[in-house]
Amino acid sequence: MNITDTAIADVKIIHPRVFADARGFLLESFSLQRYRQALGLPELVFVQDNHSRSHQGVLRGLHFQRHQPQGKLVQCVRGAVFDVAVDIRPHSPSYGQWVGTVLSEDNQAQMWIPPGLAHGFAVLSSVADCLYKCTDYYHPQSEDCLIWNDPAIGINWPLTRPQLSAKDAQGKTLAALAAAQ
Ligand SMILES: Cc1cn([C@H]2C[C@H](O)[C@@H](COP(=O)(O)OP(=O)(O)O[C@H]3O[C@@H](C)C(=O)[C@@H](O)[C@H]3O)O2)c(=O)[nH]c1=O
Repeated sequence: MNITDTAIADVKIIHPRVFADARGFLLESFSLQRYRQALGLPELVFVQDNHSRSHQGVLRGLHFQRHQPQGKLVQCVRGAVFDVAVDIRPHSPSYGQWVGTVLSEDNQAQMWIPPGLAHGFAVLSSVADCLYKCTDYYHPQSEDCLIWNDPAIGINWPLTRPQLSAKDAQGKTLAALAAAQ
């Protein structure tokens, strides 16, 4: 497996080793010992796996939980998405920065997003199935949403008029989130 650094020091792009043969392929999408070592996180544990399906033009995010912050290992096993992490940790040197990458059934890449960041993705294909592992449980009471198009962050999304959930359309700017802390 191959791990690439990003502009946010602890956000990583992972390319699992793919074993292809005449039947198709096999890859290990997660292995506790190996991912702990590769990410330099000896305590890493995932307690919940999510699967979401979305249609072209959908944008989910940018989500985080104030309590029980979730680290996420995200992959797209059908179609393609533009996956984004935003550093909203107040004391981080990369506060306010974002990283984005295409995760797709073709590139088989994964993005590791540590706890405390906001996460979202936009769907590039007609349908996209995303699977992601979470280091903590869903905690809707403390869930919050950074608005996808906050000009102070300036994410270069590959779409201009996404389909959002009602909740995500009410997302807050980074400044509003900071003021609420
Ligand atoms: C996230 C989540 C949702 N749900 C339920 C609540 C709701 O009825 C339905 C849809 O929830 P949402 O609209 O919040 O789903 P969605 O907008 O896909 O939320 C997800 O977005 C991506 C970007 C993330 O990073 C995830 O952590 C999560 O926040 O599923 C769970 O039961 N467990 C979960 O872990």
